[in-house]
Amino acid sequence: MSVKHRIVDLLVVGGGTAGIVGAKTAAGLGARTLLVEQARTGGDCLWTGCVPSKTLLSAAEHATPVRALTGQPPEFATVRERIFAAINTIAPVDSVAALEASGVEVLTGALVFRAPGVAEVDDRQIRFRQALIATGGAPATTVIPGLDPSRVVTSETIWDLDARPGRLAIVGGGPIACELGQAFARLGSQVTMVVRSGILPKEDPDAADLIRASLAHDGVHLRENTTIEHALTTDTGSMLQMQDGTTLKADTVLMAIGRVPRTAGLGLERLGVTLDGGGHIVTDTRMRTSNPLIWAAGDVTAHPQFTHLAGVHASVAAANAVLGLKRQISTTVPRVTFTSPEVAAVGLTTADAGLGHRARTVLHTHVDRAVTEDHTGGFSRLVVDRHGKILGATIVGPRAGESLSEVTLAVQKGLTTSDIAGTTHPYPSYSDGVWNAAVADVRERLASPLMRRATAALLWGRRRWLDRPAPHRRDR
Ligand SMILES: Cc1cc2nc3c(=O)[nH]c(=O)nc-3n(C[C@H](O)[C@H](O)[C@H](O)COP(=O)(O)OP(=O)(O)OC[C@H]3O[C@@H](n4cnc5c(N)ncnc54)[C@H](O)[C@@H]3O)c2cc1C
Ligand SMILES: NC(=O)c1ccc[n+]([C@@H]2O[C@H](COP(=O)([O-])OP(=O)(O)OC[C@H]3O[C@@H](n4cnc5c(N)ncnc54)[C@H](O)[C@@H]3O)[C@@H](O)[C@H]2O)c1
Repeated sequence: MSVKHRIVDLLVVGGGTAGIVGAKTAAGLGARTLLVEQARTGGDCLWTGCVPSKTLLSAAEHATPVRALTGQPPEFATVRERIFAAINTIAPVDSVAALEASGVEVLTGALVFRAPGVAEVDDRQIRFRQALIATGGAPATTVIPGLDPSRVVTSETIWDLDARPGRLAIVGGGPIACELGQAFARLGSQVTMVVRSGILPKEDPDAADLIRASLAHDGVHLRENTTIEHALTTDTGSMLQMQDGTTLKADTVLMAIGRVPRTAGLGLERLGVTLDGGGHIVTDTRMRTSNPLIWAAGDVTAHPQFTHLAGVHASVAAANAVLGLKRQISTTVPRVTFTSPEVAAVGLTTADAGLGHRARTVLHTHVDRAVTEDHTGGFSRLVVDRHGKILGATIVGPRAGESLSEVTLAVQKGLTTSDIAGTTHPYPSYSDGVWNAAVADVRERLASPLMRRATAALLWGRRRWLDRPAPHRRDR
């Protein structure tokens, strides 16, 4: 095996989004790059995360009017076929062949670090100058006494179900629970979400309220601020006993209570790589770990767990590693929960906003596109400072994720509401919500006593100019 005798410039561990982007970046810069993946390249996003969940949501959305007409949900087998088709369409981009075509050498197996500069995959030794750890994470689980494990699924195993669950209990209220809960309810399952907190605890409370209402409209039962204490499993399903004294019957229980990083067993202690209390790899803003020759990106770090972030951070890490650059990651992180309506957010929410910051909100009852499509139950909200600098945004509505990119750029570049207000937006579009929120902010600033005095002075001067006797007047 050629790998055994060569020192690689960058050893990439993990073939998910972070690993693939990091490896392609390094190879593109001319570095000798080896990627080791223990299972299949593509990672969580392709096989069990973004791609299947967004396809399921789309299938569920199309099912809603059909169910209203026929009273019947679509065949679950047809939904599954659609999911597999989407995965198969996207898979070639993340394949071993695509990596090799980009100049990356790929090895299959579980890697363990043996010493600085030395790793092993099965009985093969690898020598490396630097490494990028991109081993991702796995669904967190909790043991519920009395619950038969064969009735429990996670975001990794739910895609193996060959029949739609009749009664689906979901433990959790984050993006996974909300997205999959809404989708399965629309596909005909009886869904109950059991949430220790309120749903979507990281989002603007008004956004969470809209999703709460939307889930209820789709028939999802919400049990918030409680959890399952124990269960009794029989042939006909599980009886779940809640902390609040109520009970719930379920055929299948989906655990969606967060994710744990895959750092155990990698041998990171031999490299002097520091982990936080949750087992995540700690990085600096250049994506360097406590060992300056070891880099990390993606869900294995303590950064928010998104595919776009995994890719961007891996690209920064790989470029810094192989070229010795000092590129920093951005702190501007957009996120979208793909429920119906979508919840899209970046930067500060109203809950994070400090003194002197204010929120500018346009309800979508005032956005003409939302009116024409009869989807007015959303809003666009900007969080701004006293000078109109945009610090964050939350948008709830159809295609909110698309409208968010403009505000993400504004936050990243320190733009103000005047910049957005002065940019022509096409009519009628959902991005009118953001535009109108910016215009409202500019108008209010123009209405401040200082600005009023300034405009009054200009107006006075203009009048005097225009009222000068005609022969001396030269209009401007
Ligand atoms: C249901 C669901 C929906 C999601 N939807 C979205 C979404 O819409 N948008 C979004 O931005 N994010 C979404 N995410 C999150 C997104 O999937 C992850 O943030 C992203 O995939 C993380 O990529 P990664 O490369 O860090 O890790 P992973 O994709 O987990 O890749 C890590 C890889 O490392 C391999 N590996 C681990 N240990 C070793 C070892 N010792 N040796 C060799 N290989 C190893 C694993 O086999 C795996 O292939 C979703 C997640 C879930 C679960
Ligand atoms: N659209 C997207 O970008 C998207 C979609 C899905 C997942 N993801 C990523 O995947 C990660 C994991 O998502 P997630 O939804 O599993 O986790 P999460 O950490 O976002 O939410 C966990 C939820 O589970 C609840 N919870 C925890 N323990 C509980 C218990 N014992 N009983 C009842 N409720 C409990 C919490 O109160 C919280 O509401 C997220 O951080 C997210 O970044 C992203």
